[in-house]
Formats: sequence, C-alpha cells, structure tokens
Amino acid sequence: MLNKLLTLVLVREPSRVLLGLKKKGFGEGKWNGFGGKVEPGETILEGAKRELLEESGVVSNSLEEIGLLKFEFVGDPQILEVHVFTSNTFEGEIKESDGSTRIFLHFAEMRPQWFYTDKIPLHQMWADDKYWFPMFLKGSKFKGYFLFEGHEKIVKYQLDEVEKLNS
Ligand SMILES: Nc1nc2c([nH]c(=O)n2[C@H]2C[C@H](O)[C@@H](COP(=O)(O)OP(=O)(O)OP(=O)(O)O)O2)c(=O)[nH]1
Repeated sequence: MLNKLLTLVLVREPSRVLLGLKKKGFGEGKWNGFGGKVEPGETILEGAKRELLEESGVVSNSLEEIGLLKFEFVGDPQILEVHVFTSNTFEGEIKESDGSTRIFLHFAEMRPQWFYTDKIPLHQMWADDKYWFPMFLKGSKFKGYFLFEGHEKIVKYQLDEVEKLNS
C-alpha cells in the first residue's frame, strides 16, 4: 500500500510559532501547524502552500522542507507520511480570532494563534511533537517514525536529526 502523503507547515518568527486549533476531524482539539492531504495532480510543496492558505489565510513563497515523519497506527496498514515545512515570511493577513472575524472563524477548521517558543502547548498537541518540536525550534532537520496505539499513546519510535532530507 502506498503511503498517504500529508503536509504540515510551521510559520515562525524568531520568538513565536503560528499554530491552529483543529476544530474537527483527525486531530480534533489539538494545536498543530497547518496542512492536510496532498491532492492528486499537485506536488507536496503545492499541497503545503494550498493548505496553509486555506487554513490560516496567508501565502508563503519561502516554504522550506525540514522534516519527514512517518506514522503507523496499530491495526491499520496505512502509513501516514507527513512532510514538514517551515516559513519565516508570509503575505496576507492571518485569520486570527478577533471580534471582526469571529463569525467566520466559527465555521473554519483551524483557529490560528501565535505561541511564544517557550510556551508551545505540547500537552494539547500530538504526542510525538514533544520529541521533534525542539529540533524544529533550534533549526535542525529531522526524520522520524512513530507507532501509535490509538491517538494518544506512542508504543515505539525512532527520531534522528539529519543534515539533509533526501526523501
Ligand atoms: N504535529 C503533528 N501533525 C500531525 C501528526 N499526524 C498528522 O497527520 N499530522 C498532521 C498532518 C496534517 O497537517 C494533518 C492531518 O491532515 P487532515 O487529515 O486534517 O487533512 P485534510 O485537512 O486534508 O483532511 P480533511 O479533514 O479535510 O479530510 O495533521 C502528528 O503526529 N503530529
């Protein structure tokens, strides 16, 4: 079976990272970067750019691929392959939750918010994030594999900092 291709985009400033609260679907209730499935006919980079725009309202022309994470769930043969990107520039306005956008945000899939790098809400994120987020924050590239039992428990994992992502 082919891996299912997904993207994840982490927009950052020197001391802050933009995350969104996933309001429905896979990963509901968790803070995460922006991303989703790569659609037929688009490249992984195009998929990352599209999902970033759809979920946060901003365009980035400087996405850099920094991580490759593979996930397996006990009892499910499908491997998820998440391509992680970062960007330190963007154009457009973030759909943040202020009064004027409250009605729109009620229907949106993600609610974007900036987090200081020393206040990342890891307890409300996917369990693997606490392992690789520090690598991302210090500017390293990484490759990992995580075996989950359910959506909260990691039963096995491997994670390496790498010089290059030759995926
Ligand atoms: N930080 C983090 N992100 C993850 C993990 N696993 C995982 O799929 N993701 C990301 C990759 C994608 O950005 C997102 C899952 O994509 P999705 O299923 O919501 O895709 P989508 O928006 O196209 O789907 P849909 O709900 O519209 O059908 O979650 C994980 O363990 N940690």
